[in-house]
Amino acid sequence: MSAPLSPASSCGPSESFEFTPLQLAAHWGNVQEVRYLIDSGVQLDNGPDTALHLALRKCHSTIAILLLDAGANFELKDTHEDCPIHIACTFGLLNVVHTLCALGCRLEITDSRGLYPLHLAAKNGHTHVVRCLCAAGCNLDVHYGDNIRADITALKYGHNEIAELLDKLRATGQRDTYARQLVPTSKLYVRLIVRVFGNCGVGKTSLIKSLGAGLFSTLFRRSGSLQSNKSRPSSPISAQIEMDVTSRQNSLTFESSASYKSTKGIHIQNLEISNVGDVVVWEFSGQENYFPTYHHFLHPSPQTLTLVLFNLEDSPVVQVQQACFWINFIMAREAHEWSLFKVGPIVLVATHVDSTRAIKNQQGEWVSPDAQTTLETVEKLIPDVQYLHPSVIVMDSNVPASQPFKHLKSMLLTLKRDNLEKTIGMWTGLLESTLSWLAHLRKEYEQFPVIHRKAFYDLVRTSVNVLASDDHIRALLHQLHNMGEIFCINELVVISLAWFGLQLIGEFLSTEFLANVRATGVYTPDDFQASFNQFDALGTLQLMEALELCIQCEVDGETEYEFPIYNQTETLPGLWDSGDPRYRTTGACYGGVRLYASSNCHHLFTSIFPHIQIELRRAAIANSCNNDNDTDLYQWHHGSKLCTIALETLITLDTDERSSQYIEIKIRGPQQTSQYCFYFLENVIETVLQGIARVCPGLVMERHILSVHQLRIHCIEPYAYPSQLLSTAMLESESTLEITLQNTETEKFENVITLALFGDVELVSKIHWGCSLKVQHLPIAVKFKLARLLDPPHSHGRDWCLLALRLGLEPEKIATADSHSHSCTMRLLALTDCTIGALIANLQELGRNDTAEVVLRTSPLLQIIDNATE
Ligand SMILES: Nc1nc2c(ncn2[C@@H]2O[C@H](COP(=O)(O)OP(=O)(O)OP(=O)(O)O)[C@@H](O)[C@H]2O)c(=O)[nH]1
Repeated sequence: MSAPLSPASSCGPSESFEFTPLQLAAHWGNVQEVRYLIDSGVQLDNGPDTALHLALRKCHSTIAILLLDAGANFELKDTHEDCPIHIACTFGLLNVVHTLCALGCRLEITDSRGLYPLHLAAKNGHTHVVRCLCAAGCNLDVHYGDNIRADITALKYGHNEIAELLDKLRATGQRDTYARQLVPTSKLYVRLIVRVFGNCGVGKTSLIKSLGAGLFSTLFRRSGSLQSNKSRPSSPISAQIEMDVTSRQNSLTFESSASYKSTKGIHIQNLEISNVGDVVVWEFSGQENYFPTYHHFLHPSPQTLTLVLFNLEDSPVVQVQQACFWINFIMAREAHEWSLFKVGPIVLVATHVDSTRAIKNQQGEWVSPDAQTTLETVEKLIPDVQYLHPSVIVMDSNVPASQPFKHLKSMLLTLKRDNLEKTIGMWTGLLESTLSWLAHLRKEYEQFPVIHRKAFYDLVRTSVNVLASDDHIRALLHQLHNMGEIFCINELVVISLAWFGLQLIGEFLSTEFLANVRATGVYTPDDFQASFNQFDALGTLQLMEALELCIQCEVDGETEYEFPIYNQTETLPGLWDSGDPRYRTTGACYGGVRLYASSNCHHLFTSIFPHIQIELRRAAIANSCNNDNDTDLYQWHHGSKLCTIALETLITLDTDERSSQYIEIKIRGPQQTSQYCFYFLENVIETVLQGIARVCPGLVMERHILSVHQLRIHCIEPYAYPSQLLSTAMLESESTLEITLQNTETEKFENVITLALFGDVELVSKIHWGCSLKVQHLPIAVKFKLARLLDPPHSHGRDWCLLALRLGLEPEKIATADSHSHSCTMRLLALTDCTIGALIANLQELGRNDTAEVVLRTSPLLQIIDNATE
């Protein structure tokens, strides 16, 4: 089939041709049609201007690559005597040139004017294309006219960078070496990662020293163990510990002892472990000051072994609290990715063992009933923790050659074997040369080992491989980052992790440093430089901003950096003045919520709250940019107040009588501001949740509602109606409007419209209640938690599959949800049409109250109807 319509005028051939539908689709850039025509098996090379030439003339790279993949002839000349490579080089179509080179296209071929592809790329200033041609092995000495080489063409057209590149390749004679460096090799190489967590003094540093100790040093390491020897604590049974950990005063402390030198920040070391090979060990300090930075470094990977240490000298309750804290800490920061990736195990390690706390079996392993009980209690308290190793390693961290260390090494070896195959094609000469060059670079940048990404690209090209493309360097950075050689954060590349973890994070968040910072936590760059003149202030501030420890603000035309983490200002008196006449009238609006982390996650908010304050400041800046200048934000230690002309919102971090931390958000407005208050409060809650999600995307949140009656009378600690109480009432009630809940402190009843909608019935038409929403509206962290609970096969079949049947999913859909590489529950939740209410009911009927409870506690209370999408 052919069509008379001609794209010839735009291509410039003298005659007009009849074009095939493929040529027309290629010319007009219609990707779908080109794909369809290729799949229908049409002729690809009708010419003389083939579909490939026509697509290239219009710079439709995607279509050109589709045609090349389908087998289009790439050596044909068009009516201009140009081959596809000439057109691609003229227009700088890197992906196409790359594909053509990979297909073995001839590069020593001239166009009608005698120009080679290299000349065309040089003339038009396409440096990346010149690199690609050189890497593909084109002849650098080809010339046209009066012996004009491509470097001369580049100079003539003012592209000095290209001329220099070509000169360098010719002068060094290294072109082939550079080109070879870019090709993946068959070398197998895994660098394992060991992450070590635990409270201060549990033995992290000692364990790492012992792990890396050679045979000789092993002889000298035993002495450290002989110092501590407390009496053996009594061993309560597992159920008793469980009750203690969940109900008693929480006794987690994160202080370090004065009796030894505590690790500051994050200590990152490369170890060469005999029989295992290269391992990067990340020791995360147990001091709380540093926790707000850890999420940047916690990404699950299959090459990672995570050790959570606890001390057998501590009481069983404290052991469980600490182990749970760290597992929750890690899971909150990375859990939602766990259902998608195969990750390395988490292993509990019980330290400070001796013969009063355990017995040695015949294989020389310590057997500690206390440690085992701790593990069992942790498994019960956090039932959705995946990849938790089924036994505890019991050790004296100071005794390197002992059985527990052999056990640890054999785990590392297994992890290495499991991952070796996946590394095929990862190792390149570029990576190898960069690794040795990095050592020099670190010396050169000793004072401040941080480089902008763009500058790093240039440095790699000048010092390692002039032919490396942007894609090569991007992949290289990714590899180096994963290997623990560098750390990429935003547009910055930190080239010394030791400096980053110990000197930057270790110093700037140390207790001593915090004792000397400004109480307001606000600095101009000059103030910062004056206060800490040993550091490069601007560079440090930039890095701190990338770590989200501070935020840049403009105040009266001056740049300032606000560090909520340094803010030590006490709560100001009169912040929530009960005598303020605007909020004393009977019609004044009050409302608020308490955000709790899901059960048993104590103490996580301390490290998150400064990030929430950064998020609030970001929102306030965005508001003022939108000319909404009437918003003011005041921040102090663990508190913020957001004010508009009429409304006041208080956001604070507090702890309840069960020692559970929560974030309280309360709002008040003068009479007749109910709708304004409602939308404003929803906005603030959203901002706070965003701040939490930045640090802890896996944290499952509960939203409890504050007693409006008690807020109105300025009760210091108003009662909060638990989220599951509201969800249950909504499921059981015929009409949401009639729901009333009883405040167990005052015994008074409050209506759900008063509690959630500031008593404004008009708002009912502007929202959907949570239980009537489709399950797709469940927060992502909740879906992943359900996935972790429902994916594993259940002894009575009460897993995702039975749920799918109950929800009425057809067998074909269930078959599509069944997968080994993805979470079946996640797929089910995407496929089903059911509401959150129906999901809860089905989970209950299935006998999975554990999961029904999760949804009851964490499902959204309401959602504002978006008129644009409804
Ligand atoms: N007896 C005995 N002593 C230990 C053991 N592990 C650590 N210690 C001692 O406890 C003290 C603290 O040990 P570290 O290894 O520094 O503890 P850490 O967890 O690194 O502590 P931070 O650096 O504060 O986070 C040192 O005096 C160690 O010698 C152990 O398994 N048995």
